[in-house]
Amino acid sequence: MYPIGLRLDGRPCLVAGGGQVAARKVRSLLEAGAAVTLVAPEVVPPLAALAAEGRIRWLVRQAEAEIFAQLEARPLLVFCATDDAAVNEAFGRAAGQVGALVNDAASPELCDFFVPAAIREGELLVTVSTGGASPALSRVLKRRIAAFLGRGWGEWIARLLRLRQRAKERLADSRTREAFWRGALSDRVLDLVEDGEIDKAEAEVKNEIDRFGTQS
Ligand SMILES: C[C@@]1(CC(=O)O)c2cc3[nH]c(cc4nc(cc5[nH]c(cc(n2)[C@H]1CCC(=O)O)[C@@](C)(CC(=O)O)[C@@H]5CCC(=O)O)C(CC(=O)O)=C4CCC(=O)O)c(CCC(=O)O)c3CC(=O)O
Ligand SMILES: NC(=O)C1=CN([C@@H]2O[C@H](COP(=O)(O)OP(=O)(O)OC[C@H]3O[C@@H](n4cnc5c(N)ncnc54)[C@H](O)[C@@H]3O)[C@@H](O)[C@H]2O)C=CC1
Repeated sequence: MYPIGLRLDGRPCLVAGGGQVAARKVRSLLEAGAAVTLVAPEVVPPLAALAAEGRIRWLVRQAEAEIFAQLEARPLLVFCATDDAAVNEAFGRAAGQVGALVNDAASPELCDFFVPAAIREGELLVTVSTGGASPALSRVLKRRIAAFLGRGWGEWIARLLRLRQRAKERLADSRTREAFWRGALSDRVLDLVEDGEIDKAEAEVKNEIDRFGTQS
């Protein structure tokens, strides 16, 4: 497995099937800003509501290979989440032929990619995957990791984005900055973040940047 962070804003993605599994995939695609088309003769109420609100496009029909010739934009990701393994397989094959990456909800061996369990807070994204071996374990490990991490990291990341700008302005080159950041995110600073003392943590790093800047 090769981990990447995909930007999906406005990118066309297609989901076949209208049950709970399709609904979970649709929800996470919308969170990532994808332009979602759903193909299913019938869907669960949350999906019908999303279609009624215009947040997804719902094609009320069976998932068939012909669809790919009729779409105005080629989908980047295709999720085959019907409860019919043969339909998923045929639809996934057709999706692959038009160059989409395929996820088959019921057949890990037919997937180009798996969806991991994800923890998000602001720009923080922590994911857990088991190579398809045990999605249930991915789910419970995600909960344990989330409890261990606690909250506040999203806000800290937003501060770090600004602090990195300051470091770029004041520290001469990339090697100096690398050395700086390896030391700057010390246990002391991370403990402050964990204790909710985010302003103190920020001040500490800011001072360190200025001190490091005058030395280098
Ligand atoms: C390969 C993969 C393909 C893909 O869907 O991307 C896949 C495949 C299958 N899932 C199945 C079952 C379940 N899936 C879940 C839950 C999740 N499944 C997700 C991902 C993945 N599932 C990919 C691999 C991820 C990895 O590498 O670990 C998560 C992480 C992400 C998401 O879907 O958003 C999400 C948790 C999200 C969260 O909570 O954060 C639960 C738990 C529950 O619902 O309580 C169960 C029941 C318990 C169990 O079986 O473990 C079955 C058997 C169906 C059957 O028995 O008929 C198959 C097919 C098979 O294995 O044959
Ligand atoms: N990857 C995952 O995370 C998980 C995968 N699964 C697998 O995913 C499959 C789907 O699970 P659920 O959503 O719970 O099923 P479900 O039975 O609730 O929904 C199936 C949906 O597929 C639609 N459908 C059936 N034939 C179709 C066709 N030819 N074209 C388009 N849509 C069609 C139905 O209208 C229905 O909306 C299960 O069969 C199971 O094997 C199950 C749990 C988790």
